[in-house]
Amino acid sequence: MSRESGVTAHGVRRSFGSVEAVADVDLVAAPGRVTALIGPNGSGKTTLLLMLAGLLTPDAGTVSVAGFDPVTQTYQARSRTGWMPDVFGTWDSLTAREVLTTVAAAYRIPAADGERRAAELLDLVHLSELADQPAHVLSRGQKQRLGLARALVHDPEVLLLDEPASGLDPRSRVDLRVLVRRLAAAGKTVLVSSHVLTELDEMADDAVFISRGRTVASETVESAGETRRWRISALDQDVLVAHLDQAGVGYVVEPDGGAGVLVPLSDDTEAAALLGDAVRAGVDVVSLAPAGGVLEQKYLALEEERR
Ligand SMILES: Nc1ncnc2c1ncn2[C@@H]1O[C@H](COP(=O)(O)OP(=O)(O)OP(=O)(O)O)[C@@H](O)[C@H]1O
Repeated sequence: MSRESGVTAHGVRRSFGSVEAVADVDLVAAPGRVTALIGPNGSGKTTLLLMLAGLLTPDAGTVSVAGFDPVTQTYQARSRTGWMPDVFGTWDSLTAREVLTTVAAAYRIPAADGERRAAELLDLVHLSELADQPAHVLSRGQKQRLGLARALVHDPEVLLLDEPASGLDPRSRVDLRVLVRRLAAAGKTVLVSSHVLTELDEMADDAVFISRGRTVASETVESAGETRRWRISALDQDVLVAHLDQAGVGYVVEPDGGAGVLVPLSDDTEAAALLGDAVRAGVDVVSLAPAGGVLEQKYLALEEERR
């Protein structure tokens, strides 16, 4: 029997008393791709991920993870899902290694294989030196890394990562990004929520934006970057603005004393042409660069639309 892989959610809702945490979410995360789940604080990301992980039951709608319904086919879905919560709670008395071997045993992995897997994963997340320390002594970032290792113990098809980069130092963030890309390249479905949008730019293939519990946009990161705003600054902003006016280029002078003028451009070629024209017209251009990442711009544009 062939089954649909990846993650899908249709018309999903979940309330807590009078709070409608997830009001209407549609989402598709495909195998071999990294999908970013983006939304402001309280928009329902964690609630949605908990439903996908089978830890919370939806009030309405349908969810499928690796082809199984996490509510009615809990075992099949959970055995194929790696869940990394935003805050990793550990069992105080267990060492980092024991956390992983205990989880391996819970997934019915034979003890010797569990030991081997634990050692591999501790190495992968650079915790080998702390393997035999009680997990509760680990720093926040080290706990996050152990949480990631825990999510990978049973080599799941689907990874649900809730704010995986929070608390990580710059090196660990780079390692996380490389690892996530590697997992996708190996065919896994990765759904990742994060507030660090510049990081998701480099990590994600697709993005789903949610706001107040509803899906407000879904697109590939590539298409989100089709019209990006670039920031151009010059020694004399008045001269720059006069040139843009004369050249018929649309622009926005950055509010709040920002350093430049924002211009929508579709690609590097357009940017090079704009720069060349400005310089030839005698404008002393100081810099021209994309103003923030693709996802950050899309996010801010959606926020502006909602106002
Ligand atoms: N167990 C709960 N009981 C009551 N309300 C809850 C519960 N869990 C979440 N909520 C509420 O549901 C809404 C969505 O919360 P959720 O944690 O899913 O948002 P989020 O997008 O993950 O936020 P953040 O980015 O801050 O982590 C919030 O208003 C929150 O207060």
